[in-house]
Amino acid sequence: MHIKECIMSAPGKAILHGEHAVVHGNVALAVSLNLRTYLQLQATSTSKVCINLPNINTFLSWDVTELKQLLPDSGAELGNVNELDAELVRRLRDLVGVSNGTLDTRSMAILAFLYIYLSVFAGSGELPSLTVSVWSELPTGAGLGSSAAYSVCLAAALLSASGTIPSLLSDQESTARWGEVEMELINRWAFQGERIIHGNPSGVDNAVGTWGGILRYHSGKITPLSRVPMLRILLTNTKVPRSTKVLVAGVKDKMNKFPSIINPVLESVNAVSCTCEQTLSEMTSDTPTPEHYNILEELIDINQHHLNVMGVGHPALDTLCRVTLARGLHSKLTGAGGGGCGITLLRPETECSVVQDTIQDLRDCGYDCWETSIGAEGVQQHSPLAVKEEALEVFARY
Ligand SMILES: Nc1ncnc2c1ncn2[C@@H]1O[C@H](COP(=O)(O)OP(=O)(O)O)[C@@H](O)[C@H]1O
Ligand SMILES: C[C@@](O)(CCOP(=O)(O)O)CC(=O)O
Ligand SMILES: [Mg+2]
Repeated sequence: MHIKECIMSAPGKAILHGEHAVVHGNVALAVSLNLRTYLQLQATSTSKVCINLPNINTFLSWDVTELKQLLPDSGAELGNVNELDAELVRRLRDLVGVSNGTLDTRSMAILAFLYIYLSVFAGSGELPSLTVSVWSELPTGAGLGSSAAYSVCLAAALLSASGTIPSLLSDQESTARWGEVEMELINRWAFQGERIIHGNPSGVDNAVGTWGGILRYHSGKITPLSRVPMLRILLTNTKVPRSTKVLVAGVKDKMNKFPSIINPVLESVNAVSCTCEQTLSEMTSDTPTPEHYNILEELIDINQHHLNVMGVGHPALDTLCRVTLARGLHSKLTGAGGGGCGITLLRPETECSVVQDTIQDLRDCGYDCWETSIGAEGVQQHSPLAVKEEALEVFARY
Protein backbone atom coordinates (compact mmCIF):
# COMPACT_ATOMS: atom_id res chain seq x y z
CA MET A 1 0.00 0.00 0.00
CA HIS A 2 1.39 3.38 -1.02
CA ILE A 3 1.23 6.00 1.72
CA LYS A 4 2.28 9.63 1.86
CA GLU A 5 5.19 10.58 4.09
CA CYS A 6 4.89 13.79 6.09
CA ILE A 7 6.09 15.98 8.94
CA MET A 8 3.46 17.65 11.14
CA SER A 9 3.55 19.90 14.18
CA ALA A 10 1.02 21.17 16.71
CA PRO A 11 1.32 23.66 19.58
CA GLY A 12 0.88 23.20 23.32
CA LYS A 13 -1.53 25.40 25.25
CA ALA A 14 -2.07 27.29 28.46
CA ILE A 15 -5.52 27.60 29.98
CA LEU A 16 -6.10 31.14 31.25
CA HIS A 17 -9.30 30.18 33.07
CA GLY A 18 -11.72 27.25 33.17
CA GLU A 19 -9.62 24.10 33.61
CA HIS A 20 -11.65 21.26 35.15
CA ALA A 21 -14.85 23.36 35.07
CA VAL A 22 -14.74 23.01 31.26
CA VAL A 23 -15.00 19.20 31.58
CA HIS A 24 -18.44 19.78 33.14
CA GLY A 25 -19.83 22.09 30.48
CA ASN A 26 -18.43 25.45 31.62
CA VAL A 27 -16.49 28.07 29.65
CA ALA A 28 -12.69 27.95 29.31
CA LEU A 29 -10.29 30.47 27.76
CA ALA A 30 -7.14 28.94 26.33
CA VAL A 31 -4.15 30.12 24.30
CA SER A 32 -1.66 28.27 22.11
CA LEU A 33 2.02 28.41 23.04
CA ASN A 34 5.20 28.79 21.01
CA LEU A 35 6.27 25.29 22.10
CA ARG A 36 5.40 22.53 19.64
CA THR A 37 5.28 18.78 19.15
CA TYR A 38 6.74 17.47 15.87
CA LEU A 39 5.87 14.18 14.17
CA GLN A 40 7.58 12.47 11.24
CA LEU A 41 5.79 9.66 9.40
CA GLN A 42 7.90 7.50 7.06
CA ALA A 43 6.74 4.76 4.69
CA THR A 44 8.73 1.53 5.06
CA SER A 45 8.80 -1.88 3.39
CA THR A 46 9.54 -3.84 6.55
CA SER A 47 5.96 -5.08 7.13
CA LYS A 48 6.28 -3.48 10.53
CA VAL A 49 4.67 -0.56 12.32
CA CYS A 50 7.27 1.25 14.45
CA ILE A 51 6.85 4.10 16.91
CA ASN A 52 9.68 6.15 18.41
CA LEU A 53 8.75 8.35 21.36
CA PRO A 54 12.02 9.68 22.78
CA ASN A 55 10.30 12.11 25.22
CA ILE A 56 8.84 9.15 27.11
CA ASN A 57 11.66 6.75 26.28
CA THR A 58 9.38 4.41 24.36
CA PHE A 59 10.42 2.59 21.18
CA LEU A 60 8.21 -0.24 19.92
CA SER A 61 7.27 -2.14 16.81
CA TRP A 62 4.64 -4.65 15.72
CA ASP A 63 4.24 -6.91 12.68
CA VAL A 64 1.49 -5.65 10.41
CA THR A 65 0.03 -9.19 10.41
CA GLU A 66 -0.24 -9.06 14.23
CA LEU A 67 -2.12 -5.75 14.05
CA LYS A 68 -4.42 -7.02 11.29
CA GLN A 69 -5.78 -9.61 13.70
CA LEU A 70 -7.15 -6.79 15.86
CA LEU A 71 -9.46 -5.60 13.10
CA PRO A 72 -13.02 -6.86 13.16
CA ASP A 73 -13.91 -9.24 10.28
CA SER A 74 -15.48 -6.36 8.45
CA GLY A 75 -12.92 -3.57 8.70
CA ALA A 76 -15.49 -1.03 7.62
CA GLU A 77 -17.09 -1.20 11.09
CA LEU A 78 -14.16 0.75 12.46
CA GLY A 79 -13.44 4.37 11.80
CA ASN A 80 -16.27 6.11 13.63
CA VAL A 81 -14.73 9.43 14.53
CA ASN A 82 -17.49 10.36 16.97
CA GLU A 83 -17.31 7.41 19.33
CA LEU A 84 -14.54 5.52 21.06
CA ASP A 85 -14.76 1.86 20.03
CA ALA A 86 -14.62 0.11 23.41
CA GLU A 87 -14.00 -3.30 21.84
CA LEU A 88 -10.98 -2.07 19.88
CA VAL A 89 -9.59 -0.37 23.00
CA ARG A 90 -9.99 -3.67 24.89
CA ARG A 91 -8.13 -5.60 22.15
CA LEU A 92 -5.36 -3.00 22.13
CA ARG A 93 -5.03 -3.18 25.92
CA ASP A 94 -4.53 -6.94 25.61
CA LEU A 95 -1.90 -6.41 22.90
CA VAL A 96 0.00 -3.80 24.91
CA GLY A 97 -0.48 -5.74 28.15
CA VAL A 98 -2.21 -3.09 30.26
CA SER A 99 -5.37 -3.35 32.31
CA ASN A 100 -8.38 -1.04 32.18
CA GLY A 101 -7.74 1.88 34.52
CA THR A 102 -3.97 1.71 34.14
CA LEU A 103 -2.09 4.87 35.00
CA ASP A 104 0.95 3.90 32.96
CA THR A 105 1.04 6.99 30.79
CA ARG A 106 3.53 5.46 28.33
CA SER A 107 1.01 2.76 27.51
CA MET A 108 -1.64 5.44 26.96
CA ALA A 109 0.50 7.09 24.28
CA ILE A 110 0.90 3.73 22.52
CA LEU A 111 -2.80 2.91 22.76
CA ALA A 112 -3.71 6.32 21.31
CA PHE A 113 -1.33 5.78 18.36
CA LEU A 114 -2.51 2.24 17.58
CA TYR A 115 -6.15 3.22 17.98
CA ILE A 116 -5.96 6.07 15.45
CA TYR A 117 -3.72 4.05 13.08
CA LEU A 118 -6.12 1.07 12.98
CA SER A 119 -9.26 3.20 12.77
CA VAL A 120 -7.98 5.41 9.96
CA PHE A 121 -6.64 2.56 7.81
CA ALA A 122 -9.32 -0.07 8.61
CA GLY A 123 -11.62 1.14 5.84
CA SER A 124 -8.93 0.72 3.16
CA GLY A 125 -8.73 -3.01 3.97
CA GLU A 126 -4.92 -2.83 4.13
CA LEU A 127 -2.56 -1.81 6.91
CA PRO A 128 0.61 -0.07 5.69
CA SER A 129 4.04 -0.55 7.24
CA LEU A 130 5.37 2.73 8.53
CA THR A 131 7.52 4.42 11.16
CA VAL A 132 6.22 7.29 13.28
CA SER A 133 8.63 9.38 15.37
CA VAL A 134 7.46 12.13 17.72
CA TRP A 135 9.53 14.74 19.49
CA SER A 136 8.25 17.63 21.59
CA GLU A 137 9.53 20.90 23.01
CA LEU A 138 6.76 20.63 25.60
CA PRO A 139 7.29 19.05 28.98
CA THR A 140 5.06 15.96 29.06
CA GLY A 141 2.48 15.64 31.82
CA ALA A 142 2.94 19.21 33.07
CA GLY A 143 -0.33 20.94 32.14
CA LEU A 144 0.73 22.42 28.79
CA GLY A 145 -1.37 20.08 26.68
CA SER A 146 1.38 17.75 25.44
CA SER A 147 -1.13 14.90 25.18
CA ALA A 148 -3.33 16.99 22.89
CA ALA A 149 -0.43 18.21 20.72
CA TYR A 150 0.64 14.54 20.39
CA SER A 151 -2.90 13.42 19.48
CA VAL A 152 -3.36 16.27 16.97
CA CYS A 153 -0.07 15.38 15.23
CA LEU A 154 -1.03 11.68 15.13
CA ALA A 155 -4.44 12.47 13.67
CA ALA A 156 -3.07 14.87 11.04
CA ALA A 157 -0.27 12.53 9.96
CA LEU A 158 -2.33 9.33 9.79
CA LEU A 159 -5.25 11.02 8.02
CA SER A 160 -2.83 12.53 5.52
CA ALA A 161 -0.89 9.27 5.02
CA SER A 162 -4.13 7.43 4.32
CA GLY A 163 -5.26 10.08 1.82
CA THR A 164 -8.34 10.97 3.92
CA ILE A 165 -7.11 14.57 3.98
CA PRO A 166 -4.81 15.97 1.29
CA SER A 167 -1.08 16.21 1.73
CA LEU A 168 -0.63 19.94 1.37
CA LEU A 169 2.85 20.76 0.34
CA SER A 170 3.75 21.75 -3.17
CA ASP A 171 7.46 22.21 -3.86
CA GLN A 172 7.49 25.91 -3.05
CA GLU A 173 5.54 25.73 0.17
CA SER A 174 7.49 25.03 3.29
CA THR A 175 4.61 25.12 5.76
CA ALA A 176 0.89 24.82 5.14
CA ARG A 177 -2.45 24.42 6.90
CA TRP A 178 -5.70 22.70 5.91
CA GLY A 179 -9.17 24.15 5.43
CA GLU A 180 -12.01 24.07 7.97
CA VAL A 181 -13.37 20.63 6.99
CA GLU A 182 -10.02 18.85 7.31
CA MET A 183 -9.20 20.67 10.56
CA GLU A 184 -12.54 19.58 12.00
CA LEU A 185 -11.70 15.95 11.15
CA ILE A 186 -8.21 16.22 12.65
CA ASN A 187 -9.72 17.73 15.81
CA ARG A 188 -12.27 14.92 16.14
CA TRP A 189 -9.68 12.15 15.78
CA ALA A 190 -7.35 13.96 18.18
CA PHE A 191 -10.23 14.07 20.67
CA GLN A 192 -10.41 10.26 20.52
CA GLY A 193 -6.67 10.15 21.26
CA GLU A 194 -7.23 12.47 24.23
CA ARG A 195 -10.05 10.21 25.43
CA ILE A 196 -7.63 7.29 25.56
CA ILE A 197 -4.97 9.32 27.40
CA HIS A 198 -7.27 11.38 29.71
CA GLY A 199 -10.39 9.29 30.21
CA ASN A 200 -12.83 12.22 30.12
CA PRO A 201 -11.36 15.22 28.26
CA SER A 202 -13.35 18.37 27.55
CA GLY A 203 -11.82 18.81 24.09
CA VAL A 204 -10.35 22.27 24.78
CA ASP A 205 -6.73 21.12 24.49
CA ASN A 206 -7.09 19.39 21.11
CA ALA A 207 -9.10 22.40 19.85
CA VAL A 208 -6.18 24.73 20.66
CA GLY A 209 -3.67 22.21 19.22
CA THR A 210 -5.68 22.12 15.99
CA TRP A 211 -6.73 25.76 15.54
CA GLY A 212 -4.11 27.59 17.58
CA GLY A 213 -4.64 31.23 18.64
CA ILE A 214 -6.79 32.28 21.57
CA LEU A 215 -10.04 30.37 22.01
CA ARG A 216 -13.19 30.36 24.08
CA TYR A 217 -14.37 26.77 24.51
CA HIS A 218 -17.82 25.83 25.76
CA SER A 219 -19.38 22.35 25.47
CA GLY A 220 -17.61 21.60 22.20
CA LYS A 221 -18.26 25.07 20.73
CA ILE A 222 -15.01 26.73 19.71
CA THR A 223 -14.94 30.51 19.30
CA PRO A 224 -11.66 32.20 18.32
CA LEU A 225 -11.17 35.45 20.24
CA SER A 226 -10.06 37.99 17.71
CA ARG A 227 -10.02 40.99 20.04
CA VAL A 228 -7.39 40.21 22.63
CA PRO A 229 -4.66 42.53 23.93
CA MET A 230 -1.05 41.41 23.77
CA LEU A 231 -0.72 39.60 27.09
CA ARG A 232 2.70 38.90 28.61
CA ILE A 233 2.81 35.64 30.51
CA LEU A 234 5.44 33.88 32.56
CA LEU A 235 5.26 30.08 32.53
CA THR A 236 6.62 28.10 35.47
CA ASN A 237 7.03 24.34 35.58
CA THR A 238 7.21 23.16 39.20
CA LYS A 239 8.37 19.78 37.79
CA VAL A 240 6.03 18.01 40.22
CA PRO A 241 4.71 15.06 38.15
CA ARG A 242 0.98 14.51 37.88
CA SER A 243 -1.57 12.81 35.69
CA THR A 244 -4.45 14.68 34.07
CA LYS A 245 -6.52 11.49 34.12
CA VAL A 246 -6.19 11.10 37.90
CA LEU A 247 -6.89 14.78 38.63
CA VAL A 248 -9.96 14.95 36.37
CA ALA A 249 -11.32 11.79 38.04
CA GLY A 250 -10.61 13.33 41.49
CA VAL A 251 -12.71 16.42 40.73
CA LYS A 252 -15.55 14.19 39.55
CA ASP A 253 -15.38 12.22 42.83
CA LYS A 254 -15.59 15.46 44.81
CA MET A 255 -18.57 16.59 42.74
CA ASN A 256 -20.34 13.30 43.45
CA LYS A 257 -19.53 13.50 47.14
CA PHE A 258 -20.38 17.20 47.69
CA PRO A 259 -22.52 18.32 44.74
CA SER A 260 -24.05 21.27 46.53
CA ILE A 261 -20.58 22.52 47.47
CA ILE A 262 -18.56 21.83 44.32
CA ASN A 263 -21.14 22.68 41.62
CA PRO A 264 -21.32 26.35 42.72
CA VAL A 265 -17.51 26.49 42.60
CA LEU A 266 -17.55 25.31 38.98
CA GLU A 267 -20.26 27.85 38.18
CA SER A 268 -18.14 30.56 39.75
CA VAL A 269 -15.16 29.50 37.61
CA ASN A 270 -17.48 29.83 34.60
CA ALA A 271 -18.23 33.40 35.69
CA VAL A 272 -14.50 34.07 36.10
CA SER A 273 -13.91 32.94 32.48
CA CYS A 274 -16.76 35.13 31.21
CA THR A 275 -15.61 38.17 33.21
CA CYS A 276 -12.08 37.68 31.92
CA GLU A 277 -13.34 37.45 28.33
CA GLN A 278 -15.35 40.66 28.83
CA THR A 279 -12.35 42.46 30.32
CA LEU A 280 -10.05 41.34 27.48
CA SER A 281 -12.58 42.63 24.98
CA GLU A 282 -12.80 46.02 26.76
CA MET A 283 -9.01 46.20 26.76
CA THR A 284 -8.94 45.95 22.95
CA SER A 285 -11.77 48.44 22.40
CA ASP A 286 -10.27 51.03 24.76
CA THR A 287 -6.66 51.49 25.72
CA PRO A 288 -5.78 48.94 28.43
CA THR A 289 -5.67 50.68 31.83
CA PRO A 290 -4.07 49.65 35.15
CA GLU A 291 -7.64 48.96 36.37
CA HIS A 292 -8.08 46.32 33.63
CA TYR A 293 -4.93 44.61 34.83
CA ASN A 294 -6.14 44.81 38.45
CA ILE A 295 -9.27 42.93 37.40
CA LEU A 296 -7.29 40.27 35.51
CA GLU A 297 -5.09 39.80 38.59
CA GLU A 298 -8.06 39.46 40.94
CA LEU A 299 -9.63 36.88 38.62
CA ILE A 300 -6.39 34.88 38.69
CA ASP A 301 -6.38 34.90 42.51
CA ILE A 302 -10.06 33.92 42.75
CA ASN A 303 -9.65 31.06 40.27
CA GLN A 304 -6.55 29.73 42.03
CA HIS A 305 -8.56 29.54 45.28
CA HIS A 306 -11.35 27.71 43.46
CA LEU A 307 -8.90 25.21 42.00
CA ASN A 308 -7.58 24.57 45.51
CA VAL A 309 -11.15 23.91 46.68
CA MET A 310 -11.52 21.38 43.83
CA GLY A 311 -8.50 19.57 45.26
CA VAL A 312 -6.10 20.15 42.37
CA GLY A 313 -3.63 22.45 44.11
CA HIS A 314 -0.16 21.47 45.33
CA PRO A 315 2.32 23.00 47.81
CA ALA A 316 4.69 23.68 44.89
CA LEU A 317 1.94 25.76 43.24
CA ASP A 318 1.32 27.59 46.54
CA THR A 319 5.02 28.43 46.54
CA LEU A 320 4.75 29.76 42.97
CA CYS A 321 1.85 32.04 43.99
CA ARG A 322 3.66 33.24 47.14
CA VAL A 323 7.03 33.89 45.45
CA THR A 324 5.49 35.83 42.56
CA LEU A 325 3.18 37.83 44.87
CA ALA A 326 6.25 38.93 46.82
CA ARG A 327 7.26 40.67 43.55
CA GLY A 328 3.73 42.05 43.04
CA LEU A 329 2.71 39.44 40.43
CA HIS A 330 -0.30 37.10 40.39
CA SER A 331 -0.25 33.40 39.45
CA LYS A 332 -2.50 30.41 39.08
CA LEU A 333 -2.00 26.80 38.05
CA THR A 334 -2.72 25.97 34.41
CA GLY A 335 -4.01 22.66 33.04
CA ALA A 336 -4.92 19.88 35.41
CA GLY A 337 -2.82 21.13 38.37
CA GLY A 338 -1.64 18.80 41.14
CA GLY A 339 1.87 20.09 40.30
CA GLY A 340 2.94 20.78 36.74
CA CYS A 341 2.79 24.34 35.43
CA GLY A 342 1.44 27.72 36.49
CA ILE A 343 1.01 31.04 34.68
CA THR A 344 1.94 34.48 35.99
CA LEU A 345 0.50 37.63 34.43
CA LEU A 346 3.02 40.38 33.68
CA ARG A 347 1.70 43.93 33.56
CA PRO A 348 2.86 46.24 30.73
CA GLU A 349 4.63 48.41 33.31
CA THR A 350 6.34 45.43 35.01
CA GLU A 351 10.01 46.30 34.77
CA CYS A 352 12.46 43.97 33.10
CA SER A 353 14.47 43.73 36.32
CA VAL A 354 11.35 42.56 38.24
CA VAL A 355 10.72 39.87 35.62
CA GLN A 356 14.34 38.73 35.78
CA ASP A 357 14.36 38.70 39.60
CA THR A 358 11.10 36.71 39.69
CA ILE A 359 12.47 34.17 37.20
CA GLN A 360 15.58 33.82 39.36
CA ASP A 361 13.50 33.38 42.56
CA LEU A 362 11.53 30.61 40.89
CA ARG A 363 14.64 28.92 39.52
CA ASP A 364 16.04 29.02 43.05
CA CYS A 365 12.97 26.96 44.07
CA GLY A 366 14.09 24.35 41.52
CA TYR A 367 11.44 25.31 38.96
CA ASP A 368 11.83 26.00 35.23
CA CYS A 369 10.60 29.49 34.38
CA TRP A 370 10.44 31.46 31.14
CA GLU A 371 8.46 34.23 29.45
CA THR A 372 6.32 32.77 26.70
CA SER A 373 4.62 34.14 23.64
CA ILE A 374 1.02 33.13 22.99
CA GLY A 375 -1.25 32.66 19.99
CA ALA A 376 0.96 30.37 17.85
CA GLU A 377 -0.41 28.69 14.69
CA GLY A 378 -2.35 25.47 15.10
CA VAL A 379 -1.53 22.16 13.38
CA GLN A 380 0.73 22.49 10.35
CA GLN A 381 2.43 20.36 7.73
CA HIS A 382 6.09 21.13 7.09
CA SER A 383 8.60 20.38 4.40
CA PRO A 384 11.87 19.10 5.94
CA LEU A 385 13.38 22.51 5.12
CA ALA A 386 10.90 24.23 7.44
CA VAL A 387 11.33 22.08 10.53
CA LYS A 388 13.31 23.04 13.60
CA GLU A 389 16.88 21.77 13.40
CA GLU A 390 16.50 20.07 16.76
CA ALA A 391 13.48 18.03 15.61
CA LEU A 392 15.30 16.95 12.44
CA GLU A 393 18.32 15.86 14.49
CA VAL A 394 16.07 13.68 16.64
CA PHE A 395 14.26 12.24 13.61
CA ALA A 396 17.58 11.44 11.90
CA ARG A 397 18.27 8.87 14.65
CA TYR A 398 15.35 6.65 13.59
N1 LIG B 1 5.98 13.83 22.90
C1 LIG B 1 5.25 12.83 23.35
N2 LIG B 1 5.58 11.55 23.03
C2 LIG B 1 4.82 10.54 23.48
N3 LIG B 1 3.76 10.65 24.29
C3 LIG B 1 3.39 11.88 24.65
C4 LIG B 1 4.10 13.02 24.20
N4 LIG B 1 3.51 14.10 24.73
C5 LIG B 1 2.48 13.65 25.48
N5 LIG B 1 2.38 12.32 25.43
C6 LIG B 1 1.37 11.48 26.13
O1 LIG B 1 0.60 12.34 26.95
C7 LIG B 1 0.80 12.05 28.34
C8 LIG B 1 0.76 13.32 29.18
O2 LIG B 1 -0.56 13.80 29.13
P1 LIG B 1 -1.25 14.59 30.30
O3 LIG B 1 -1.17 13.82 31.58
O4 LIG B 1 -2.57 14.95 29.79
O5 LIG B 1 -0.37 15.90 30.49
P2 LIG B 1 -0.23 17.18 29.54
O6 LIG B 1 -1.19 17.01 28.43
O7 LIG B 1 -0.58 18.32 30.43
O8 LIG B 1 1.20 17.25 29.13
C9 LIG B 1 2.15 11.34 28.35
O9 LIG B 1 2.31 10.55 29.51
C10 LIG B 1 2.05 10.51 27.08
O10 LIG B 1 1.19 9.41 27.26
C1 LIG C 1 -8.11 19.70 33.47
C2 LIG C 1 -8.43 19.96 32.02
O1 LIG C 1 -9.39 21.02 31.96
C3 LIG C 1 -7.20 20.41 31.24
C4 LIG C 1 -6.08 19.40 31.25
O2 LIG C 1 -4.94 19.88 30.59
P1 LIG C 1 -3.52 19.15 30.71
O3 LIG C 1 -3.67 17.73 30.21
O4 LIG C 1 -3.11 19.17 32.15
O5 LIG C 1 -2.59 19.92 29.82
C5 LIG C 1 -9.05 18.71 31.41
C6 LIG C 1 -9.76 18.91 30.09
O6 LIG C 1 -10.22 20.03 29.80
O7 LIG C 1 -9.89 17.93 29.36
MG1 LIG D 1 -3.22 16.46 28.54
